[in-house]
Parts: sequence; structure tokens; C-alpha cells
Amino acid sequence: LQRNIRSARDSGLKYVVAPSWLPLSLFYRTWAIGYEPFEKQGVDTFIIVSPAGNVMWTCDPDVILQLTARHNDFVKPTEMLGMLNIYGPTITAAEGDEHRRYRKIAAPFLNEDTHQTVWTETISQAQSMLEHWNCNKGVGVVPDVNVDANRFALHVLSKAFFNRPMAWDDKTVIPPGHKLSYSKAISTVFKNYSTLFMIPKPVLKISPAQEHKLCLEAYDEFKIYMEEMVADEKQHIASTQDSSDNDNLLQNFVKASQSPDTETQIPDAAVFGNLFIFTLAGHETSANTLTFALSLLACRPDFQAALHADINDILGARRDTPASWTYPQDYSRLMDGHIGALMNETIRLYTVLPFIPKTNPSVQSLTVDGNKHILAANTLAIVNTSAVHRHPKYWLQPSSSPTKAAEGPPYALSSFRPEFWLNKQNVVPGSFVPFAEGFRSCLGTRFAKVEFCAAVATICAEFEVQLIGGTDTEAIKAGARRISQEVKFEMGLKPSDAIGLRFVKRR
Ligand code: HEM
Repeated sequence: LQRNIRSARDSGLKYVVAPSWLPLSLFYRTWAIGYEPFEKQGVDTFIIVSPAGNVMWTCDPDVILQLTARHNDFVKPTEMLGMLNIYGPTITAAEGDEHRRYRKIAAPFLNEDTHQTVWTETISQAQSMLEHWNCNKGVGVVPDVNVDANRFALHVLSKAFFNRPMAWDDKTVIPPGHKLSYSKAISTVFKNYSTLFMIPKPVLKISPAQEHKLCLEAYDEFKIYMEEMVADEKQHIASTQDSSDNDNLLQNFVKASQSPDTETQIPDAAVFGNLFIFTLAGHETSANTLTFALSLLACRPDFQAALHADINDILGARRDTPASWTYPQDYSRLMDGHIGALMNETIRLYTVLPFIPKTNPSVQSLTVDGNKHILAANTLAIVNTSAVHRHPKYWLQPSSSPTKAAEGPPYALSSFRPEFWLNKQNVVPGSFVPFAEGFRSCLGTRFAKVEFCAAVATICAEFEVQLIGGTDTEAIKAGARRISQEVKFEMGLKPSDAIGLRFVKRR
């Protein structure tokens, strides 16, 4: 502890000693407390010292840009992320050459052809989801929107990544050699990934709990399905002998596993590991963002009415025929309007990743408020996205709306200002980093935006989103309270309880 205190003091940055200073050490509270800890300290960058090591927290846009731009100086703390490698090595838990190799393999897949596929598949899946909600009868009541948003996002990914469509009325027969259908295996794995990360397989094997048995069975089954997909893809590549196409993510990783160049070749395990992690990275993030966005819309009928009018203007007579909307013609126009404003404001307030950890293997200098500071090697340097996204210097503070008292901190609804994004105001670089920045930024940014845009347009072109309790002030106060209080962090930010919504046919 004394040594760590000394190195914190030598940095010249403000420091506090844990455990006397706990709030930020409780990672699951990061979102709820937002900027508060920095306000208390009176600085935007400071160190928490503990006997186990020092943690530098920052919500200073300038420092954030230094941490994200200097990717050789500030790297991922890979030893903390190894638990993600349940099927094999992953891009998320890799660094250096290994990480560069995975990124180079995946990047060509995230091209405009893929975004076109995402657009079409999203519209079709959103329509099926509305049918699943019985919306064709005029009103669909959905007790837990997040469950279905997760299913929806998984379906879109399965098509885009593996060219394997998934249906809402899954009637697939279990194929020979399997104990579960593909959709049951994949959905069970992604519903229970926390269990798979935390509990060692041998323990799951002997556990008497039924859910652990199913979890392990799904884990094994999804691996077999991936092995079959990889084997099919190898055959496909051998038969077409076309090395130029980047049809899907699966194909890119399989091709890399067959590369004759040992410098670029990856092991089969890295194919499985990466297919898994891409599905994880791209599925809950999108599902939770969509859930929060729909909930915010239900709580702000005035903004929703403006969004409906915008969709009417942009799509005109084509509003009722989503199949006629096209990615080149409609995506940018919709995203430049209320749908883009809704997405930006949702991911500003609901930071899917409330903190982004980095570390410096060697001593580094950082410029903070114009002064140079020396950071001891192996400091955990954490970007606090929830704090910088609500920093009073860069963002409007919660309005004194009629729902504020009912909401309680962090006042998500009173802070919701989507209009900001419509006015094309300048955003200070580094103050809005929902997809991170730099070399380790989100590879699926455009993918996520296309999916969000097509999903919200499909739902809102035809339906009004309401809270199950209705649209009166008391119902909205109750809804507003839930979206401020019933939010948890578990690998990502998500609702901690079911959010019920209803979808009423627009007049
Ligand atoms: C609203 C949706 C999404 C948000 C807010 C989001 C946010 C992020 C953030 C903040 C990171 C950096 C994490 C870190 O450095 O610790 C990240 C990384 C990543 N994201 Fe996303 N993401 C979203 C959707 C997606 C989608 C749809 C995909 C896949 C198509 C995807 C694939 C990835 C991958 C592969 C990485 C790791 C990149 C690397 O380490 O080089 N994400 N994402």
C-alpha cells in the first residue's frame, strides 16, 4: 500500500486511498452515480490507491483521447478478460499482433454489402417480431421487451455472420447427432453466458441444478454447430476457389485458419472463439439499446409524435411497405433525423459499457489540464463513459420535469434531450464515446446503427409505443422511475427487471 501511495503521489494527480473511498470501486454502481464521484473530488482524473494496485479513473475528454489514441502505450488488461475465451482466443481478450490479426480478418466483412444485408434482415425480423406480439390485431402487449429484443438481435446476427436465418416460429427438427436445435443452443448460450464465464465447466458438469445442465449442454451443442458450419464453409471454399468474396464473418475466419502463410494463419480455436465473441459483442449491446430507446419513446409521447411525423415525411407513401425501403436511399435520411437523435441520446445516457479499462505495461506520461503527469507502470486506467456522457461542462443537466422527483437519480428521463442532436450542435471530441475511440473502438458501429435505424423505423412507421400502464402522467412517472432505478450492469448495461410495453396501431 505504501509503495502504491508513493507512486500515486509521484504522478502529481489527485489520489484517494481505498477502501476509505469506495464508490467507484463498486463497478456495478458506475452508471447510477455518473459524474458524482468526480464532482466530489473536484477533478476529472484521479487515482484510487489500494494494496492490490492503483486505478486511475477519468472522465476528461482530453485524457480519454490520449488513452484511446496511444494504443501501444495503453493496452487492454488482457489478464482480466481471459474469461471471455470460453470457445478459444478472442479479439476482445487479445493484444498486439494477435489482436491486429483478428481485426484485419473481421474488418473487410463489415462492408456496405453486409450493411445492406443487416438492413433487409432487420426489417424482416422486426416485422416477424411485431407479428409474434400479435400486433396484426391492432394492439400488441409485450410483458418483457428485452427478452424479445435479444432474440431479434440474435436472429439478425445469425443471418449476417453465419448466413443462417432464424425464425420466430421455430419448428426446426433437431438434426441427427444433436440434442438441441441450433436456435435453442445459441439462444441458451447467450442467455447464460455469465454462468459460462464464471463457473468452471467441471463444476457445471457435477452441479445438480437443471439450469446448469442445460447451460453446459447448450455450450457443447453450440460448439458442435460451429464445427459443422466451419466444416461446411471449408468445403464451400474448396469448391468455389474464389478468394475474393467476403460473404460473411464465418467465411473470413475460416479462410484465415487455412492461410498458407504462418504469419497470418489462426488456429481453429480462434475461429470458434471469435465467432462467439462477435455474437456476444453485437447482440446484447444492440438489444439493450433498442429496449431503452423504446422505453424512452413511451415516456416521451411528444418526441415520439415528432419522430412519427419525421418518418412520414421521409418515407411518404412508402411508409406502409417496409420491404420497399432501401439502405442506400433511406438509411442516411432517417438517421439524420429523429431516429438518429433517439439513438445518440439513448447511447449517451445508457452507456452499454459504463467503463472501458486500459493499462500501461510501462511508465507513461499523460497531459492533464495542460500539465505533464507520470503514470507508474501497470496502473489500471479506466475511461468512465457514464461520467463523461453526463459531465455538466459538456451536457445539459436533468430538466426540472414533472417526473423528476418520481425518477430519482440518475434521472434518465429528465436527462433525455434528443432534440440536442437535431440542432447539429458541436460535440466536444472525447465527450461522446459510446463506441470507444481509436484502434480498439467498436468494429460493429455502422452495423449497430443500421440495425437500430431499420428496427425503429419498422416499428414506429406502423405503431405507437406506450407503457403498459398507458399514457397518463402517473403511468409515465412509474415508467420513468423504472428506467432510472431498474437498470443493472452485468457485462453490459441492461434492465434489471421486465420492461412491459404495448404497441398500438397508429392512426
Ligand atoms: C449499440 C450497440 C453497440 C455499442 C454501444 C458497442 C460498444 C462498443 C464499445 C464501447 C467497444 C469497446 C470495448 C472496449 O474497448 O472495452 C466495442 C468493441 C467491440 N464491438 Fe461493439 N458495440 C455495439 C454493437 C456492436 C455490434 C453490432 C458488433 C458486431 C457486429 C460489435 C462488435 C464489437 C467488437 C468485435 C469489439 C471489439 C473490438 C476490438 O477489441 O478491437 N459491437 N463495442
